[in-house]
Amino acid sequence: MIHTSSFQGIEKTIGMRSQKILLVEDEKNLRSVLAAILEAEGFSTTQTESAEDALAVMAGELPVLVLTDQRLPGMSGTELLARIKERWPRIPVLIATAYGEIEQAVQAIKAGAEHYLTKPVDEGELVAIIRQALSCRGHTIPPRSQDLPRHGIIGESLGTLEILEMINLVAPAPSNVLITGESGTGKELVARGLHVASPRAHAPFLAFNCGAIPLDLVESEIFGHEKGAFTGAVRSQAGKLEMAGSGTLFLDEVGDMPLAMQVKLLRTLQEREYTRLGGNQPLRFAARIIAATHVDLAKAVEAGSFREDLYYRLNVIPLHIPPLRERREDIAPLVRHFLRRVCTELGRPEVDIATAALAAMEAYSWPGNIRQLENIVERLVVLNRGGTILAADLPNEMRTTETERILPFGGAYDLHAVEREAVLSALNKAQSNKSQAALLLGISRKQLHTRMKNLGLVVDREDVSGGEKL
Ligand SMILES: Nc1ncnc2c1ncn2[C@@H]1O[C@H](COP(=O)(O)OP(=O)(O)OP(=O)(O)O)[C@@H](O)[C@H]1O
Repeated sequence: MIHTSSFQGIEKTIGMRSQKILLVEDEKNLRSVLAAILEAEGFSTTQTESAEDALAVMAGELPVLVLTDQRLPGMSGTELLARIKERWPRIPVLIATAYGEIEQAVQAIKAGAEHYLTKPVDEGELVAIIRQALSCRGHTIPPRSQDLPRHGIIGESLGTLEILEMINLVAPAPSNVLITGESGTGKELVARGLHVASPRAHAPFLAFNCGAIPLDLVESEIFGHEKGAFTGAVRSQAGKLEMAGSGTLFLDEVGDMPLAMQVKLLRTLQEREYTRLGGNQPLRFAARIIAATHVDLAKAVEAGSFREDLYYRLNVIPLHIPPLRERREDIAPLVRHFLRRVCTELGRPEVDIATAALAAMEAYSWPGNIRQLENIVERLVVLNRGGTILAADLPNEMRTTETERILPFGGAYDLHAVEREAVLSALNKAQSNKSQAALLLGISRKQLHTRMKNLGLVVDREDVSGGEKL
């Protein structure tokens, strides 16, 4: 069976659909996942379940690249490779083999495959290999999502690029948006991006945090109040809904809004009309409502603490921001961005970061997400003296073995390899002088020795207090 597909949203954004990749994979789910990844990158795909179908497709229309599974129901991936290379030697072929089938991968490379991928296929790796294979052959690569306006949103992960694409797609519409994500993931930043990219950009963006505020105050802040509405209301005051005009009202922590206020907000959204606290004059409003929450609103609905009807009113367009630990590729660019920003703000010369320190940050779980990362980078810069942040400068929790345990991506991110590389590079720079290498890594000489032993870099017994050279 032959399937073709395209990702409508992305297509609209990127407006380019010329580079066709042929996917040969008999597992339906995996095929869809691979297709989605490639389409998010701006390619289009033709998918077949067997090598025989793939050859039939190629007889009609040639793809720019073929990605095939090794194990297929009839003809194998390597056989398909041979047939393709016979007839179309210039078309790059990538073969995906199961973990542990390295022998077959080697054979495939010998038979002319551009590259092999081991399953489970790592997204970043897949995209990088494909882009590389195509650019080597002089193909124009589809523009990447980074070309979209960034609105101050740093990051290269698929999760971040998808958010940028969503902002681009959703901004022009008047629809309500519900942004979900853990605390510190950038919900407000995304809301501001939606505002700036919208035709409302010339009007105000007003943010209001609904968390832990008593009913009267929430009501007065959002709807405004008339003079004498409550003790201390000495004059009439417009609310945020009015002040936002034709701009955007961002309701943060909407899950914490008191139930009585939820009823009023629902009515307001339905009727596009409200009254100030203590007033009876109906007022219309034009602002777009973007709400955000770190709690699972669907669960709050089940638990009875959030109104279901309001949930659906707000959640016209859901936009979920994944936690930082699920988009680790963003950590390095974010660290570098905040390093530059903090140094500029403090008027200090640029501060660098050692590979081992960055690796530890990339492996850490970041429960406080980007806000936590931002604060830590600031602290590291303020306390830094040598011009380079070393692993030893990091907070303890980032240097524990805990970070190794939580490593994601089924081994796609290999801390062991990163650490080994960092240790070897330091030893190289220090010309095998362990005291100096330890200094470069920001750890003690004894710690270096232990690490080297764990990494299999030391075979013989060694006196850690003695001889300097390896
Ligand atoms: N992708 C990003 N690139 C650059 N800065 C970011 C990014 N995401 C978040 N930030 C920064 O991290 C900090 C926290 O972001 P923000 O306040 O938008 O998070 P939030 O999800 O709204 O947090 P909360 O749920 O606690 O209100 C801000 O200083 C913001 O500018």
